[in-house]
Amino acid sequence: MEVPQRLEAHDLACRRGLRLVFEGLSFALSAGEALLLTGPNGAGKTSLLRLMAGFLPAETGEVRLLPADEEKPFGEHVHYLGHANGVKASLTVSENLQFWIDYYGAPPLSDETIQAHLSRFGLAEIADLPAGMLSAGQKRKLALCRLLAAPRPVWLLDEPSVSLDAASTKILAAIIKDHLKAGGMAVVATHLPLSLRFAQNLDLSAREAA
Ligand SMILES: Nc1ncnc2c1ncn2[C@@H]1O[C@H](COP(=O)(O)OP(=O)(O)OP(=O)(O)O)[C@@H](O)[C@H]1O
Repeated sequence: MEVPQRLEAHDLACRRGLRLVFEGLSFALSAGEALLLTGPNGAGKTSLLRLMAGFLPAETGEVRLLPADEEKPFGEHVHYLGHANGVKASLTVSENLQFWIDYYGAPPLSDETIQAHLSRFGLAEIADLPAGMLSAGQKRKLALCRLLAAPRPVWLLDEPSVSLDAASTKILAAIIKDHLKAGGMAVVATHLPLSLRFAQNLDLSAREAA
C-alpha cells in the first residue's frame, strides 16, 4: 500500500433523523496536515467524523484518499476516537492495547514496545491493572495509546483531550505532532485549545443546513 498523500472530501451532506445537519462540505488535507473542526454543540462535528470513518452514510458526496487503495476501504486507513473510550473493563491495561492491535490487524508488537507506548502516557506502571479500575483520565489515555500501537495514516479525533489534565493534554498534542511529522493526517474536533498548528479550521456553525 502506498502512503496516502492527500485526503479529499467533496460535497458532503449528512442527515440525522429528519434534519440535514450540513451540506455542500468540501475540504482537502495533505500528508502532514491537521484540520481543526469547530462549531457549537449540535453543529455536526461528531456527525462529520463518524461519516468520514464510515459509521454514518453520506446523504451526498464522498471522502477519498489519494493515491487510492484498491484493496482496503477508506475506513481501514482511519483511526476514529470518539466520545467512548472502548476500554474493556475486565482486561488489563496492556491486554486492552494488545486487543486493539489484533482488532486493527496491525503488526504484532513486543511486550517492550507495548510498554513504551503505555509509558508515553504514564500508564506503564499500571499495565497489569484491570482497565475497569482506571480513572476517567487514565481510560482516555489508554484509548489514545491505540493510536500509537496500531499505526494508521488518518486520525479522526472527537474531543480527544476530554478528561485529560494539563500535562497529558501536552502529551496528546506532541503525539499528534509526531503523527503529522511522519506524514499522517488528522481531523480534530475540540472545544479546548490544543497547542498544535492546524493547517485549516472548518467551522461548522457557518455551515448548518436548513
Ligand atoms: N441518532 C440521531 N438521530 C437524530 N438526530 C441526531 C442523532 N444523532 C445526532 N443527531 C443530531 O445531529 C445534530 C449534530 O449532532 P453532532 O453530535 O454531530 O453535533 P456536535 O457538533 O458533535 O455537537 P457537540 O459539540 O455537542 O458534541 C444534532 O442536532 C443532534 O441532535
